Amino acid sequence: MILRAQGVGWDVGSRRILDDVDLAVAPGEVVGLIGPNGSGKSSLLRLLAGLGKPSRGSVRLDETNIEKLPRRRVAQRVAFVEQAAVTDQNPRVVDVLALGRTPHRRTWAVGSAWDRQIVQTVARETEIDGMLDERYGSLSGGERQRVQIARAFVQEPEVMILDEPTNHLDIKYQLSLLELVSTHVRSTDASAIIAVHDLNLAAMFCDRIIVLAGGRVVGEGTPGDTITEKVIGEVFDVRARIVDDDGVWVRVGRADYA
Ligand SMILES: Nc1ncnc2c1ncn2[C@@H]1O[C@H](COP(=O)(O)OP(=O)(O)OP(=O)(O)O)[C@@H](O)[C@H]1O
Repeated sequence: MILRAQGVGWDVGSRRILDDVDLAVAPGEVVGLIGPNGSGKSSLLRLLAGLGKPSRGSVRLDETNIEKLPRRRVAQRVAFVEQAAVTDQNPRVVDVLALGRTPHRRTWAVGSAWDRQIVQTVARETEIDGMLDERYGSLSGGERQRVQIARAFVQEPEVMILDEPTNHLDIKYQLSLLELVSTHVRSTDASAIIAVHDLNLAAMFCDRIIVLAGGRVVGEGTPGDTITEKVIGEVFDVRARIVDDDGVWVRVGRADYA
């Protein structure tokens, strides 16, 4: 296992946001994190990325507590794509991608030939090579998400942590973005942990699902084991029908609220 949460709890004041969370991701694995609004997915992903300290338990990169590692060392191994990153700068797309190399560079060093090459390679892989000179602010939401994913690939991480990367994307962009991530993860033997709201997408692209509710892990396993009518009823308070058509498909009708 590369990245592991052990008994992680996180409080804000007297409020318990996360409680006793155990999870781990292995090389080549895509793990989906599902759960209702406010269940703690983003909070957990931030702690896994080392961007905050758990109140209890620890996050470990290999066997080392992530709190003990310099930020730069963590960033060499873990890439984090937050929900719709906003910036008041308006960089060119190529400069956003180049940011992915920052953790690998010595302070003030200019980009190496490898840095420039990987930007070009990833731009082709993610099909954004035609927009490298455009301004980030001029792109559509879907194109920006693709650029952020490309920036994470450029980082050459062992673990990618993605917080609802398909938010606001149309169905074609959702599918192509998750296809891109899962293909990249498998081909580089990295791993990904992805918060996803769409249960069908989670079932299609994730090897393993972790279900979060009220800040606790309430289910873990294959999509078939975790995305069940029972779990959807209990966790999301919605009556759904699972159609097993070469995989898990969730059908929810308007009249089907529990
Ligand atoms: N910095 C913070 N200070 C206070 N409360 C916080 C903070 N961060 C998160 N919370 C609270 O923790 C709970 C979990 O939030 P979080 O964003 O982790 O949930 P989520 O599962 O990602 O939700 P969503 O699906 O809506 O994005 C929420 O009630 C939120 O208000």
